Amino acid sequence: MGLSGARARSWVAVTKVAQRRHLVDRTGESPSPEPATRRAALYVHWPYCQKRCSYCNFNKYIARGGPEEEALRSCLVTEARTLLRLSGVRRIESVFFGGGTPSLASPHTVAAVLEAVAQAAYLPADSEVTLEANPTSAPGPRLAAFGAAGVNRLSIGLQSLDDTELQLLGRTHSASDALQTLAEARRLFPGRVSVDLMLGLPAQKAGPWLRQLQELLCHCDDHLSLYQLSLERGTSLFTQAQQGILPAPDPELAAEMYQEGRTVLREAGFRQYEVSNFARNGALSTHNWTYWQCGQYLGIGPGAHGRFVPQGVEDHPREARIQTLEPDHWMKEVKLFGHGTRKRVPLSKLELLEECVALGLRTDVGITHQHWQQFEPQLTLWDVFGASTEVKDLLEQGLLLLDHRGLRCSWEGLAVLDSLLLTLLLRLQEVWQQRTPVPGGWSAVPVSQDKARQT
Ligand SMILES: C[S@@+](CC[C@H](N)C(=O)[O-])C[C@H]1O[C@@H](n2cnc3c(N)ncnc32)[C@H](O)[C@@H]1O
Ligand code: SF4
Repeated sequence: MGLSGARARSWVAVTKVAQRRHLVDRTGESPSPEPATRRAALYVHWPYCQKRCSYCNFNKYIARGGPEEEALRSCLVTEARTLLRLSGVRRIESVFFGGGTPSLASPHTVAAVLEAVAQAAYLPADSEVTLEANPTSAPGPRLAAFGAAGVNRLSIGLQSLDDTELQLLGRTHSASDALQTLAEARRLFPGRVSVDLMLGLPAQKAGPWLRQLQELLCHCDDHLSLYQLSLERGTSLFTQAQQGILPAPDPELAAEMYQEGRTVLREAGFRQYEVSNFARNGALSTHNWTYWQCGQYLGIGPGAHGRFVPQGVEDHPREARIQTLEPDHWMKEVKLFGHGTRKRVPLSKLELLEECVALGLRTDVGITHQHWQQFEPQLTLWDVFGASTEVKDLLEQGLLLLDHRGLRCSWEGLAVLDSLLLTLLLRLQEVWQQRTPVPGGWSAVPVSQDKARQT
């Protein structure tokens, strides 16, 4: 099928942008390894969806008549430049377009953001660039256009292979659309496709769900995320469960399904490298790995979060940055100030260590001694956790491991991480308070001051 004039032009433009990005990468300069504060991952939030799913409370909007994409694109580009400047980050290791439904965005938008990044920082040609994609009935051309724009990994929100469940979830696609999208994605992005499958839906039974998982394994080879439904206040599913229209999900059944699911995946050769994430053939998501290893990341777009050390301030702590939620307000702020940061929160040392524990233990590697030392050079993992009776109990039960490699969950422990974290975080706080009598607290920098200083 021929492309119309406008579409043909846009296709060529997108491809050129992607080529320019690679040219930037091929300047021949072999980038010197940057210090950790000058490296980061980049998250880009696309805030729009076609329709609200019944379970979702993410920061997403339905734009009547479609979003103002040109303005949004220009704001994303501006904010990327500003945050790269404010952070002093010189190397972007990975980019993740999440949402909302970023597969509804134009590939131009993706290409424009990547080009802005590649102009302001070093973006290696092989860096992971992921796009979250919702299944559609004719996925091929759009997915190919995203590939031409610089995307090299897809995360597909498949959710279920049962049409009745998909309707309950308020999805706009069928199981057959999902499989078709998956097939196209694998053809276009071999070895770099992930699928999201939900579990623990109202009235869902373990047997049929496991059969869905088995069927999915015939169609996906690399990466899979299992998400247990969390019933979120304010969603239609929450209201229906509250009013008794739908049975509330049974947490014990969901835990059983998760346990059986991870066993099936293990037998199929998948490594459970994180609580919800499974990869074969080394196809881990390097972007998400950065989050779990407490690496730096910049977040652009409405409601995006970031974590980085601002540049130019001696011994400044890492900050949590939160961008303004609502797209129109965010755009106004970006136009005025160059960024739409609503809140900057300096992280105390204790808060940073708490994140390091809570996120690091989500992975199968856990927290290595070397990793811990980067954040806390004085107290070792043994000092903090080795002497605690409560932690020793968890070690003896075989839920946790503390050895020459570091601290991590066992296979059994990973499934009950939340219950272990309470003990570990209390222990960390106890040791910290003994060491520093004034506990660190969150202190937000007022936004007006933030904007005025353009930081
Ligand atoms: C926010 S969505 C964005 C991706 C894309 N818009 C989609 O729906 O496929 C990312 C993933 O989070 C998961 N998710 C969203 N809300 C959830 C909830 N309440 N409980 C469990 N998983 C959820 C879904 O599996 C979804 O694929
Ligand atoms: S699950 Fe995805 S498509 Fe559905 S409302 Fe949330 S972000 Fe949008």
